[in-house]
Amino acid sequence: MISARGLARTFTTKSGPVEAVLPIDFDVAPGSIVGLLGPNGAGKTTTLRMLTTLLSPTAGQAQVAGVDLRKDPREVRRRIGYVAQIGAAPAPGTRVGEELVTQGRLQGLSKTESAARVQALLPRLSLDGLGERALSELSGGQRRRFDVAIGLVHSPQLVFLDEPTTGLDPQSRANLWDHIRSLREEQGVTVLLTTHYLDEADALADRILVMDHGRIVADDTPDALKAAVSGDVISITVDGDLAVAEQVARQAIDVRRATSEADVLNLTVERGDVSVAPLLRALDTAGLPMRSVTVSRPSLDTVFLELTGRSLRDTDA
Ligand SMILES: Nc1ncnc2c1ncn2[C@@H]1O[C@H](COP(=O)(O)OP(=O)(O)OP(=O)(O)O)[C@@H](O)[C@H]1O
Repeated sequence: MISARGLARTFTTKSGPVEAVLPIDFDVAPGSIVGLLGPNGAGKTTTLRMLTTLLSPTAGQAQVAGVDLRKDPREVRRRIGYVAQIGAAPAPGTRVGEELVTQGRLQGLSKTESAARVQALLPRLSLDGLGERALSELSGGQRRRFDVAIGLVHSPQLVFLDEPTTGLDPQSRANLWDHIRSLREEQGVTVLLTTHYLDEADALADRILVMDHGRIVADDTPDALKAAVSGDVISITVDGDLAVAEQVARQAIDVRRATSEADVLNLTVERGDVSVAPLLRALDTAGLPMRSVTVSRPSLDTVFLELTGRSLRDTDA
């Protein structure tokens, strides 16, 4: 459904070039849900905007929904749906149903076709009964589902969702996840979504592309990504120098990998439960009392940490 080769985008700014996306290669199979996961500024939105024809690549090429991105961007637009990060502010008084019908007409549907499509779409996204409601009166979750409906009004087989659940409460997020899954299950729609939520990528995606600094640093199933990182991560804060603490840790226990960010030292070890006690003793003896310690099982955050040396959660914060 998507095949990108050497796709790249550099922005020219006053302070010099910004290489937002370095040449990337990836494929998305029809009927799959693929998550593009990465911290702020990783290049996710830029990638999506290139694939949806909103931004021209500075290098490379892509086939999107069977069409060459550079040769026929208009046809690409006809075949895809795109839900941007935050829906545009509606004109005062704009009504849900009326706006959806208008968007369908802008996508080339006749008035009757568009109205029929909107009638079918509203219940699918739990928006039934809200056709006459003003957009400004929708809740956050309803508004986001409305944004998704806009992307689906012309029945595309490929949909791009940019951070679909950012800003939603947990219940609305879970509800939108169900809707995204049903797009694939009931209609075979292929979905490429960006997110910086690990749980979202884990819950929704068949495959995850991890992006960092404009590169794809991993491309696999959530399970395979987690399986690739065996062991536990012990994260500690100490009263004292982290570099010294790392040396002490390496002497006391078998450390596979150590990374530090701000005042936290992350140690990847075979068994966290077995290593914590000797680590504590060694740090005490060295005059570096531990202020806090957490032991975590491999998660996608661990994967990200292993791949980039930084924690996704901390990067977001
Ligand atoms: N129009 C632009 N001009 C200059 N630099 C830009 C432009 N758009 C994006 N960038 C830069 O390109 C890099 C990638 O940005 P992008 O928006 O693609 O990241 P992202 O992964 O989507 O992040 P977020 O999760 O915050 O949306 C960033 O360094 C950003 O500042």
